[in-house]
Amino acid sequence: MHTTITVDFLRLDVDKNGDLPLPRYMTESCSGMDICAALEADLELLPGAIRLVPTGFAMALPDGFEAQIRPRSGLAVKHGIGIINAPGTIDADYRGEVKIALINLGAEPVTLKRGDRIAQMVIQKVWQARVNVVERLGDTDRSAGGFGHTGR
Ligand SMILES: O=c1ccn([C@H]2C[C@H](O)[C@@H](COP(=O)(O)OP(=O)(O)OP(=O)(O)O)O2)c(=O)[nH]1
Ligand SMILES: [Mg+2]
Repeated sequence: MHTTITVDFLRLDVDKNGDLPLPRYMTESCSGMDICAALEADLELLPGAIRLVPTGFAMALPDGFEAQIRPRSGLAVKHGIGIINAPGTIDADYRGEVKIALINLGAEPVTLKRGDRIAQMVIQKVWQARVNVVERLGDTDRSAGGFGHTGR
């Protein structure tokens, strides 16, 4: 069973068409709220191009939470569309428009339209670390082994 928090959302594109859905869960138990592109005109993403795409909303997350902006797998597999900074981080104290940094990793141009669901947003609890400086760290079997040291 999922737990919920209430989050304030502000529509930023009301004086345009007012037709864009706010971020929403497409099925009852999914993790991410799908986010629509608040484009005024079609946007052609050439192969390799990066574009910051507006979403038409701002939000106020409660302190102690963050939102992660993650790619949609369908767009990635079918069209090569990724998010250059995935997962993007929306801080609890950010009040500006949420924007999505898309990249076309495919070989073909991709045209995005107003209202296309371009990303998904997952709300997460945040732990902040208190930095405790020490002279040595506790031993482990792994020690400093990493980057494939256990083999393929
Ligand atoms: O995909 C993203 C990532 C970030 N942001 C906004 C919300 C976030 O709170 C703010 C700062 O993001 P981040 O900390 O990742 O960027 P920065 O380069 O460290 O900027 P800053 O110095 O403003 O923290 O930008 C977005 O709208 N979309
Ligand atoms: Mg930052």
